[in-house]
Amino acid sequence: MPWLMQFQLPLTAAATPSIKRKPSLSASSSSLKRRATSRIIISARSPDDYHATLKALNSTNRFPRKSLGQHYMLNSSINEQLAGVARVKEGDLVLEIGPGTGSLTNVLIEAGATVLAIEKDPHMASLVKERFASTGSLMVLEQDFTKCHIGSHMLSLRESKKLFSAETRFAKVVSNIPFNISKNVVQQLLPMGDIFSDVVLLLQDETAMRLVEPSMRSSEYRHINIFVNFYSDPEYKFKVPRANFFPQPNVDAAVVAFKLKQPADYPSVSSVKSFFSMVNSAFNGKRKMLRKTLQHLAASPEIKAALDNIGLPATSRPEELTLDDFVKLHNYITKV
Ligand SMILES: C[S@@+](CC[C@H](N)C(=O)[O-])C[C@H]1O[C@@H](n2cnc3c(N)ncnc32)[C@H](O)[C@@H]1O
Repeated sequence: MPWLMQFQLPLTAAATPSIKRKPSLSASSSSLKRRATSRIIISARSPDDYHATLKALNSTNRFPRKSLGQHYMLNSSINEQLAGVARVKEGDLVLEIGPGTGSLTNVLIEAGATVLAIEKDPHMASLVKERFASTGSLMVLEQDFTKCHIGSHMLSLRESKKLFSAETRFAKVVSNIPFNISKNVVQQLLPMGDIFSDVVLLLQDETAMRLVEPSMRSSEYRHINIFVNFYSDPEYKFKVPRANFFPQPNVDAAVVAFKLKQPADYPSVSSVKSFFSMVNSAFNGKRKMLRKTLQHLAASPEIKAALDNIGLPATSRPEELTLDDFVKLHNYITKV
């Protein structure tokens, strides 16, 4: 039995023209069959993405690849909310990582944006290129985002589209990314406040919570939290249940908006490189006291004096320090 035929549609979708006539792929393994029996819940407002996505997937004749994190969005109202969170408007330049079948791309282009899409899967890259060929609003790079020089691509696109007004000077990122490259995406994009103003991502819910709202003094509080808050103001927007994706992942997702700081607004440190090197060393010995882990930077009494200066006990461990505390600690130690 073709695998798409095995979906059970909820009432809202069942009323729309059935996809049962369209499927052309066939299941080849029991694991595919098991995944295909997932139940899809979509909102009544989203028949278009549901059908467009499944039809597009059928046309590529390929089953979504787990290694590429291919969990496609079936709910157009979530795509609209993603664009809405980034306030995408006419004239914007938007980077989309992993356009897939183009359901989010469609919303971005409809909102009036020019989109640069980076897609690793050559089949999906051709599909999305073809889908929007007539609009002139989409440029697709068939590349692995983790290996591409996104800054230079954005600058040359901004140059060619002559987007220099105060309104369009900063580009935006709006993407439903594969969960397995989340860390790389965050690490590459957040320090690019000279290019992007907003980075709005659909992430695994657990990752979203860890990045935005980790509890201090917990194992969730890490080096990456200092990094995220150094370069941006992050906000957890809303949870997206797993049933909105095809194939359904084993986890829920969430939308996070990172408002990027411009370089002039980064916390004042003498050297960003040495600051993060210190933060790294501190969290490498997470359970150890800072006066031990930072000994390669300053002698123990100096670290104790620095901690005292910022009102912290000599026994402090990294999970007890805020971004501001780390900035003060770094500046004190490097000044000595
Ligand atoms: C979670 S799917 C999202 C697809 C589409 N945006 C949607 O919302 O339905 C992730 C997409 O990213 C692509 N992808 C996976 N790894 C990638 C990488 N390293 N660089 C660029 N694209 C990648 C996949 O092929 C897939 O199209």
